[in-house]
Amino acid sequence: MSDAVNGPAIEVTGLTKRYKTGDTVVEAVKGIDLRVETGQTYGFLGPNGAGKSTTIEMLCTIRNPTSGTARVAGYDVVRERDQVRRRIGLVFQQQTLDLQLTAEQNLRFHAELYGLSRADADRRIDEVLEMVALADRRSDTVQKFSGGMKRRLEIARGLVHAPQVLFLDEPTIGLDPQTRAAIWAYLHDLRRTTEITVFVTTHYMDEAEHCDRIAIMDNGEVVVEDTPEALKSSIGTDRIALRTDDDELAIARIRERLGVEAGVHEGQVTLAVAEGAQVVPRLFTELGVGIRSVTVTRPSLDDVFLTYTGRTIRDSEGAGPAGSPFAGRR
Ligand SMILES: Nc1ncnc2c1ncn2[C@@H]1O[C@H](COP(=O)(O)OP(=O)(O)OP(=O)(O)O)[C@@H](O)[C@H]1O
Repeated sequence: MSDAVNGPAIEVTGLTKRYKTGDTVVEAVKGIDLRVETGQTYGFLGPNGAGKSTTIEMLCTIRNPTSGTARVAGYDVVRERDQVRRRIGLVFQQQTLDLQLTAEQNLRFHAELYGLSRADADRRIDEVLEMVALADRRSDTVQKFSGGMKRRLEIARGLVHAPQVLFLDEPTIGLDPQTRAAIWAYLHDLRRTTEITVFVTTHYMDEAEHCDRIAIMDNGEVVVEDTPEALKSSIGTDRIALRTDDDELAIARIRERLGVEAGVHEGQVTLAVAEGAQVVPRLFTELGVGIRSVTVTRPSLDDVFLTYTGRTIRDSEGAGPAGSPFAGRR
């Protein structure tokens, strides 16, 4: 699709989903607002049952919202469902490749579903196989592929019809660290070479670091949304640890000159400050004490997740949406 998105790639206002089971009503998504700019890689995190899958399914037109609106690639997910579907790519957790077919046949089948001409399909299949480094395996049946290769092929398939927005639900779950790194390298290439917007859920905090912005969802609400750096800064302080020639004097000077209380912890003078990188030069010029080493530790995204949800992300491993895309669940 060559028509560019004017405005945000994803715009969500007051999006709500209530499930009714007998007399019980579960409000899985409670009136959330989101805005994802074109070209961004956007991380969507949250513990099990937070409402991530339900949200992503509404954005992909697989489920209808109870209320609120969502526009994807400029189109309304309810009123202009087909327009949205043509412009999005989906890579969900479940393996949906046909194992009996070759890599190329899997892609060609998908290209036909999306109505690509033979020539466009040929060109796109070459491009996406190249992108995920499977060009030399195009004629092998998928059942011979490793888990990582299958996942790469799923991503390639999600890209065959040149979507404007790619939805990835836990794209690297269960893969080894090397393959995870390789998949993120492909996603970075994609970001560098195209205008594609990537909306990704992940349980891996190191992967969330790759995102331009992150939303953390808990209990049906978006509890915080910002860049990874800003989120880390928002929860507090850096920790500086020093090895010095005179700890007592160093602590006294830190109190005097920086107005900060320091202490000795595990053999090092430690102090907490808002911006460690800005304080380190002052330690060298103002302490008048020999400094043998300095380390600055920033809060991690794990700390961010814990702060905003009260859980570690590892406590919240879990399954995502079941079935094939567009299976018509409402
Ligand atoms: N089809 C359904 N019928 C009834 N309740 C549902 C349905 N699907 C999800 N829920 C409930 O809605 C809430 C949000 O579920 P959802 O699957 O969207 O969360 P999630 O953040 O994707 O979790 P996970 O990480 O486990 O996939 C949960 O309380 C869940 O039990």
